[in-house]
Amino acid sequence: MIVARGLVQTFTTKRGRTRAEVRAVDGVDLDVREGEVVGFLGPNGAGKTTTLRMLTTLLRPTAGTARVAGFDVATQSQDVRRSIGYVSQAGGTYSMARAGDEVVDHGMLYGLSRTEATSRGRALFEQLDLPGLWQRTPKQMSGGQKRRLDIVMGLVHDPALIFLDEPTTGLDPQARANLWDHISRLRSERGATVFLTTHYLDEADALADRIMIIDRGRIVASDTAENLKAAVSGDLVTLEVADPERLADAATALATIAGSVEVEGRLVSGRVARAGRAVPGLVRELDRTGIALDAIEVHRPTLDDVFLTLTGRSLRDAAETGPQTGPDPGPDPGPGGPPAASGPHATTDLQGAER
Ligand SMILES: Nc1ncnc2c1ncn2[C@@H]1O[C@H](COP(=O)(O)OP(=O)(O)OP(=O)(O)O)[C@@H](O)[C@H]1O
Repeated sequence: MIVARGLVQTFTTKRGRTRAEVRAVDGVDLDVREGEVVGFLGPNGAGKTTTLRMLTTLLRPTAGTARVAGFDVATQSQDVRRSIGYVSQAGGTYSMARAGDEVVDHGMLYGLSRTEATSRGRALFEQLDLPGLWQRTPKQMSGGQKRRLDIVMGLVHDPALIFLDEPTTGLDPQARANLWDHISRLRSERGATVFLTTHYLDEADALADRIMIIDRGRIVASDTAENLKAAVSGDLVTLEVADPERLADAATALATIAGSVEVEGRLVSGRVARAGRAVPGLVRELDRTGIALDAIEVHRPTLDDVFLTLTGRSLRDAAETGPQTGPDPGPDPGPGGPPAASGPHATTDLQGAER
């Protein structure tokens, strides 16, 4: 569904009289299969949105190539646009029209007849839990409802591939959980391929089949959350040893399954790949050699542990050390000339999107 090789995006920024080049995306390769839900995770400023804007044809790559839904982003941008749905970070900016009319207009921009757009829109309102809101103006909706309306806009022309840029930013926990549910169903019920960016670890963990981590414009990891955690850091196993005399023996036993072992007070700890499989054997061995424990704890690693191991920085702090930026040089003219039509939505509508 998505194949990108060596994608690069540089921006020239000005500070006073000095011009500087920001390499926002620095040689990104991507392969996304049909039906996959990929979480594109990285700190603020890592290059997520810039990558997404290149894949959705809103920004011409400085270098590299990408095929999206079978079409080249640089030379077949209109075909790419027709094949994808895009829900931008900012969400839609709506007119005063009723939500249902907005959706129908939006579908018609993509070439649907009024009847088709209405029936698809109505079905999506049901699927995304917006029943009864067809006649309401977006202004009268909650944040979560508006975000789901953005997704309806992104889906009305029935794309097989949908890009969601930080879909739950700004939502309260309940609205986030609700939206996660809907995003999961995009794949299970519609078979859609979903590419979503997020800087929430739990969001990537909960939704994505595969996680790609981007940092300073480069992909630093790509795998399932489970494999990333197992391969990079492993589970943290901590033994509380009853008899301090046996600490060294406990450390030796743990070292048979852990990479390195630390002893602090009566605690012996080490990282173990897939502790669920290895710990029962360790417990049997401790028992056999008469080493009594007061407690044993297994902590599963988080994606933040993965990021920390890969980059030496915590995902939460990484934003502060991301690429330096200056003033925005203005929108890129884009690959396909001016938009074919301008729609009521500056952001959810690709054809009228920021160019
Ligand atoms: N038009 C632009 N002009 C100059 N610099 C830019 C421009 N757009 C993005 N950048 C810079 O490129 C880098 C990557 O930005 P990008 O928006 O892609 O990051 P991101 O991972 O999506 O971050 P966030 O999570 O905050 O949305 C940042 O340092 C950003 O300031």
